[in-house]
Parts: sequence; C-alpha cells; structure tokens
Amino acid sequence: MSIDIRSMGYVRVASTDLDQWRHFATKVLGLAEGRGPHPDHLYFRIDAVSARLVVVPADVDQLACTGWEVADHQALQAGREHLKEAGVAYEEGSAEELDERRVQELVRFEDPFGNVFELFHGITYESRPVVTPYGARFVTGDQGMGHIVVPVDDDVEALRFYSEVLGFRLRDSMSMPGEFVGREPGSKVWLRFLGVNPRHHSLAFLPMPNPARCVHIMLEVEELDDVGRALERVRKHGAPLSATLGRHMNDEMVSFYVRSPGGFDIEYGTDGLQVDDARWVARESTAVSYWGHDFSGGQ
Ligand SMILES: Cc1ccc(O)c(O)c1CC[C@@H]1C(=O)CC[C@]2(C)C(=O)CC[C@@H]12
Ligand SMILES: [Fe+2]
Repeated sequence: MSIDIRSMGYVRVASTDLDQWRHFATKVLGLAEGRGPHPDHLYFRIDAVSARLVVVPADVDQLACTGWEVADHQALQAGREHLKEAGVAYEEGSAEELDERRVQELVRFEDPFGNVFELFHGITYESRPVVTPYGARFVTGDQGMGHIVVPVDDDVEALRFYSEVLGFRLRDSMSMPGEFVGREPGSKVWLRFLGVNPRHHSLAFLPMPNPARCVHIMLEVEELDDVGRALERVRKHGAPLSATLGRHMNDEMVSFYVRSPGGFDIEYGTDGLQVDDARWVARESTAVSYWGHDFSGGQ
C-alpha cells in the first residue's frame, strides 16, 4: 500500500513581483482573481475551489510547493504512517497554514531532491461560480488542477520515490540524450510521466537542475478556442512564448508554453487524454509531439 493521492490540488509560488504575476495570471492566462485571508497574497481561481494558484511575496522567484489532495482524514492518517515507514520526515501544517490554504488538515515533506509537497484534505469551495476574464472554462474535477513537471537529480531514485512512496502510477516514459541536460554524451536520461486519476499525467520529472524548482505547470481548458484566444493574449502582451502550439504524443494534448514571471513555463492546453487504470499500460513515447511544440519559440 502507498499513499492514495487523488489529484493535484494547488500550487504556491514565491515571487519578487506580485504586480507582474497579477497581470500575467489575469490578462494572459485568463485566471479569475479570488480572495484569501492574507491581504498581501494573490489568490487565483479556475473552478469552484477557493484558490488553485497562490502567489506570495518573497525575495526569490520560484515554486514554493504543490498541494496534493487525499480523500479525508483517514487517507491523510494513512499517508502519515506511510511516510514514517518510508523514512520521510514530515511536518504538520500550523493553524495559520491551514487557514491560508483553506484546508482541514495538511502535512508537508520534501522529495529526495528538495521539491516541497503538501498532502491535504478538506479544501474549501465557493458558492459563487467562477467567472474567468475571457470566458475560458478550465478542466479540473476528478482530474485535478492540471499537471506539474519538477526537476530531479536522479531519474531512477525519482521514479522509485514517486511510485513506491507516493503511489503515483507510471503512464509514459521518454528518453533524452544525456548531453541535452548537461551529462556525458552517449548517456541517456528519462523523463517519466505519472498519474493518480484519469488525467494522463499529474506529475512528471526531468533530471536537470532548475533554479525555479519547476519546469512547467499545465492548465487545461475545455475548448481549442480558449487556447487560441490565450495565444493571442500572449502576443498582445509580449509574454515570452517558450514553445509554439503543438500536439503531444503521450497525452495528445494540444498546447503551447509561455514563460511566467516565476521563471518557469505555463503549458496551456486542451483535449488531453484520459486513461483508465484498469486498461492502461505504461508506454514509451518516441517523440515530444506529433506536430509543433518548437521550443526555440518559433524563431
Ligand atoms: C514530452 C511531453 C509530453 C507531455 C507533456 O505535458 C509535456 O510537457 C512534455 C514536454 C516535457 C519537456 C518540458 O516541459 C521541458 C522542455 C523539454 C525537456 C524538451 O525540450 C523536450 C521535452 C520537454
Ligand atoms: Fe506538460
């Protein structure tokens, strides 16, 4: 038995420039501004959940942590016991932290590479329907808020930790030449894509150091038109495009990548694959994309 994570619940970002984040999140990404307990923090909604993205002032620009949802107190208690058995140190969320995240209970720990994870249950949701500035509807629910790609030092240890300790299920693998991530020529590193719900992957990792502590966060919208409109706003506001529109091979997502003020990318996509664990078999994809996704920004 391992931890029964149901979905990616929230992301917290540390930022040196909250005005820039507010502009980017609302005008470029089209997220709805929400409210929260701390007057100096930015809270963004994409669905009924009170805040999915929270930006907090800091003297660095980097990912602070990701929050992973479990069903209830019993599931979190089982999670604590599992972490203890696996020798992973964790701490309980303080009263202020529970209030800030608007969850019933949480524990925080680090993966072997210093990525900060929180396990929580009982997040609040709002009575008022979310109204996003450009009418985009985001795909969440059972599939959670999206996916995240985190940097790791060791792809073998990462796969062991995320699957055996955290209970993520391997859905796809893709190899990359070692020299691509600064290793010796001729070596091979693995990008692994793991899931916990019908979303093809909720967590992926790349064995490459990254000062932002995040490679990208993916948000999914209902319609291709929402992706097209977002791409127009990227151009209008001069936000740096990290990869052109394309369709990924493994999860069939049609998306583009834009650089956020956090120094990591936001992947903005639609039409992602949903899988059924009873039938899914882990595969190895042989290309990043069927078409598009020019990571030189189309220049
Ligand atoms: C390959 C792939 C499949 C599904 C995804 O959602 C997805 O984000 C990716 C791309 C992962 C990865 C990345 O985000 C950073 C830049 C990378 C390392 C590349 O240059 C190729 C693959 C890219
Ligand atoms: Fe992605």
